[in-house]
Amino acid sequence: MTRIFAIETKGLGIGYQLKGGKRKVVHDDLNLQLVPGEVTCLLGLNGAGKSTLLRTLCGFQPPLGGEIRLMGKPLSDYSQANFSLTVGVVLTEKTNAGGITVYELVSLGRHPYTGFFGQLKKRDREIIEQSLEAAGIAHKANNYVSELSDGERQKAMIAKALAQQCPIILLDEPTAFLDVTSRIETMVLLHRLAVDGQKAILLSTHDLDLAIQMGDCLWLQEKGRPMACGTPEDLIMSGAFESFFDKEGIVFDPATGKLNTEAPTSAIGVEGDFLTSYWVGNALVRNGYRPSPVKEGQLNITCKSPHELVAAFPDGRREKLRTVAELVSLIGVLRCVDI
Ligand SMILES: Nc1ncnc2c1ncn2[C@@H]1O[C@H](COP(=O)(O)OP(=O)(O)OP(=O)(O)O)[C@@H](O)[C@H]1O
Repeated sequence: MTRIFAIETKGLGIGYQLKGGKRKVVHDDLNLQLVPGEVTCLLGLNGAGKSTLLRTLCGFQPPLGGEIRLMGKPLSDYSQANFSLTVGVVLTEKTNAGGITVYELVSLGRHPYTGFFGQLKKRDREIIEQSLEAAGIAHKANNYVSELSDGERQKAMIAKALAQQCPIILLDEPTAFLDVTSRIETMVLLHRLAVDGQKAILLSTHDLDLAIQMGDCLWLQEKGRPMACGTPEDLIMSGAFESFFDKEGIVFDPATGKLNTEAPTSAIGVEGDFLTSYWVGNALVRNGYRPSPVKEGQLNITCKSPHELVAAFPDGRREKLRTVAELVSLIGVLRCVDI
């Protein structure tokens, strides 16, 4: 049986038709599959083509070639009305909707059902209220959009897309401009909506940590290379991230999921209490060392608790440390010595 994807592209070319008949190809031969029930994060450096891809998938700009299917049907077969019933689009730009209330903004999501001048029926009002509730913005329903913070406005826009009741939601950088709490809240919300509503959610982001943590699937977009697609873990372990950041002189460390300017070469063994080991590893990476399994012939740190670390040197000496700060100064002292 052929599986129906929320979005499927075959040999898709994206880019721009320039004056004089020339074309600017941003990406070629994209064979992508967006799956219901998952949050897919589209990652790429500036200019990689994330917005171009999202705009092409929304039909806002024509593909240069290839095929786009939404729910198994070619995008070109969709009328504007049918498209609005299938895809909710949330763009980053501040909306022009400052002069209307959050309730009115979210009610715009019902227009594909009621028509622009259509009356909201009881069922529409119920759906608007449920959408406001699900997006965590019901308490601001009567506020003007201009009175909202960036995070609240983002939630209101998500509520509007929810009121549209589409199986697919596309978002352009939904976590841009948000503080760390709102970024996590937004991603948790999108993840819940994907799982509970079996929606296919695709969002572009520069937030590597959050994408690795919360994305069910990542699309790594890079000029001149096929898109690398998969779970964050499979992509990290297959080395896809290392080549992704390679050119920029930035190193991705698969052991920590973090970026750095140079790859740590010397290893220090870490074992013991999970939480302490994690943060000891964090301090080691920051100071240019690679946390590794303990082994003979290198400095090893046993983490008994956050206040009880034991440094075991290759020559058999042992030193007790009470804080990570003490460990960091020990490393500083030993930096010139071969540990
Ligand atoms: N209207 C246009 N005409 C021609 N080229 C364009 C046009 N808009 C964007 N581009 C080019 O297409 C490429 C991809 O741009 P795009 O905005 O899709 O990248 P992006 O990954 O979204 O970048 P960012 O992370 O900076 O938002 C860039 O080289 C850009 O200069």
